[in-house]
Amino acid sequence: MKKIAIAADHAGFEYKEYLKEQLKDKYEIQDFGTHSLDSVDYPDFVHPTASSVENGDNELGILICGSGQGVQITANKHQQIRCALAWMPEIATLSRQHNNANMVALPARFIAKELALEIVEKFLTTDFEGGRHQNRVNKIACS
Ligand SMILES: O=C(CO)[C@H](O)[C@H](O)[C@H](O)COP(=O)(O)O
Repeated sequence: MKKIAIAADHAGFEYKEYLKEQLKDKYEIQDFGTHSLDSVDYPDFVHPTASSVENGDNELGILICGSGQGVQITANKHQQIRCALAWMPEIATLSRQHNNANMVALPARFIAKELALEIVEKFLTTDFEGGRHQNRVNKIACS
């Protein structure tokens, strides 16, 4: 079973719980919090989640906040993370095919839960195409 990581702040908490319920039979899911609607700071949850993808404990990761921006910006501070902000399934598909994204960020305050699930399903089931895209992905990292 593919191992995936998930985390959210208070704005994404309910979406996280919904996605976990929908995905639990197909994936082994490690939940990094938050665990309630109480206001929290998203970096406290994103850094450990991104680290778990970076170190190989989890293959892919899902992050959720109000706009998706805060969690995406934070995750992309990690050298080995390519986190894509996705608001429609086609963006998630392209982020895997062309960018080999290993995390996806969702804007809970701007999309319905059902659409979030569609986006995540595309993200988790689409493969990287490699080829010309591999050359470009190789050039993303800076030291
Ligand atoms: O970090 C964000 C925006 O970049 C997220 O959308 C947060 O969920 C949002 O900022 C939380 O806002 P709140 O007013 O503290 O609920």
